Parts: sequence; C-alpha cells; structure tokens
Amino acid sequence: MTLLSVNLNAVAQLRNRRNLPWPSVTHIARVVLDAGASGITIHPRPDERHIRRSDVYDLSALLNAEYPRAEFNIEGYPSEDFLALIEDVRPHQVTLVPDDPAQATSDHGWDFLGEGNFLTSVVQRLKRPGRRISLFCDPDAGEDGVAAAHATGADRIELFTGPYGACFNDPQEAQRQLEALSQTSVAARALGLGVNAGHDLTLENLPAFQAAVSGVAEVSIGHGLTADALIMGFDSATRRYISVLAG
Ligand SMILES: CC(=O)[C@@H](O)[C@H](O)COP(=O)(O)O
Ligand SMILES: NCC(=O)COP(=O)(O)O
Repeated sequence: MTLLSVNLNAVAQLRNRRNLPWPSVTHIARVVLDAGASGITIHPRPDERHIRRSDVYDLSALLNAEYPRAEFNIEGYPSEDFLALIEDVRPHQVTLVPDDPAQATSDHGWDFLGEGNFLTSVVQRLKRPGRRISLFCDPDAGEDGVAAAHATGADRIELFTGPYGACFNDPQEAQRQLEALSQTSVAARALGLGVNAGHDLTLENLPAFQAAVSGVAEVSIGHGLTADALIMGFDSATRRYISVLAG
C-alpha cells in the first residue's frame, strides 16, 4: 500500500500573495490529515517563497499535538541552515534534494557517484532512531546510482517523477520514463532501500505509475492535488488520491 504525503508548498505560496494568514497552511494540514493522508511534506526554500520558517514550527507543533501518527517529511538542500532546522524540528523523514536556491523547482536527483562522500557525511549527521533519510533520485539512476545511494547509509530514495509528469501528452515518452523508474526502483529495493516518489504526480498519471512501479512506500503530492482541490476541495481531493493509490 502506497501512502500519501500531501505537500503544502502550493498552499503557502497562495497565502504569500498577501500579507494575510489565509489560506492557513495548518488548517489545510488538518483537512488533509482528517481525510486520511498519512503525512505532510514541505520543502522550505531559502527565499521563503512558499513555506516560511514559521510554518515549519507551526506544522511540527500541530502534528506533535494532534496527529502523533502522521509523518512529517521535510525536503531540501542540506545547507547549514537546513541542517540546523532539521535538528531543531526533528521530523520523521528528511528528503535531501540537490537544488540550488535559484531553481524554480526541483529538477534533478543527486549525482550519487560524484557526491557520495558529502551525502554520507550528511546522512550520518541527520540519522536518528525513528527518523528516515531519503535521497532525491533521477529516474534513470540505475543500478550504479542506487548502489552509491545505498552506500551513503540512507534509508530510502525518492524517485523524481517530474520527467514522467511532463509527458502527459506523449504516451511513448511516458512509457519510456515508466520503464526507467521501474528499473531504478527494482534495483533500489533489491539493495534494501525503500522507495518514495514525487513531483508532478496527478490523479491522471498515478494509475499507470502504480501499475509500472511496484512497492512504492510513499508518494508526496502537492501541485496536482492543490489544482484538484481548487475544484473539489482538499477533503475530496485527498480522498480521491488515496483511493487511486489503493488501486
Ligand atoms: C523534491 C520535490 O520534487 C518537491 O518537493 C518539489 O521540490 C516541490 O518544490 P516546489 O513546490 O518548490 O516546486
Ligand atoms: N517530493 C515531491 C513533492 O513533494 C510534490 O511535488 P509536487 O506534487 O508539488 O510536484
């Protein structure tokens, strides 16, 4: 069973259009968790374009007080600031992403072979009992890539599904992407790594993803789910994604 972690970046980005406290990130967190989401994902960026530092603490307080079984997944580049935030907030899962502060969004996974030493030191610094470390992974990382990811001591990889999400009108390329994602996932699982996935997953592209890539522990979804929620509300949107994930 693949769990759903709802990414709230887009809600925060909408809130930030004005200097006003709505839509409330914590309120939407409550709605999606009450609808059955297993966790909350955020990707605080240094410019606070969406999630602000204060949101990280507010969400942590909410989950600790009211949703002790929900998973808190924080994603980001392991700068000193990010690492200090993680050590302060203590989320259940940390997903390390190799992005530059100027990037519009995450657009590639780690170079596990080239950055193995750096990643190993970060993973060792962040590891704690009860906390998972996941590494953002290109769909075509293949056996060598995931072997190097495994060598860092990480618990999981997160498959970058952006290239798959981008071929919504190109079925042949979508099939090629699914094959790469599946091969990388199989190689990771054979080494004992758990597999998460995320980026531009939608109600439309999830069924084929689920059919092609088995054993995915968790998907984190924000942009597509928020787009659906604008039409159907966050409660219904969350339930629809959970039901698609259940098959
Ligand atoms: C790692 C990943 O794919 C997502 O967390 C993505 O980073 C979303 O970030 P934005 O919401 O800033 O585009
Ligand atoms: N880790 C991927 C994620 O959190 C969701 O990204 P998106 O659905 O907003 O593309």
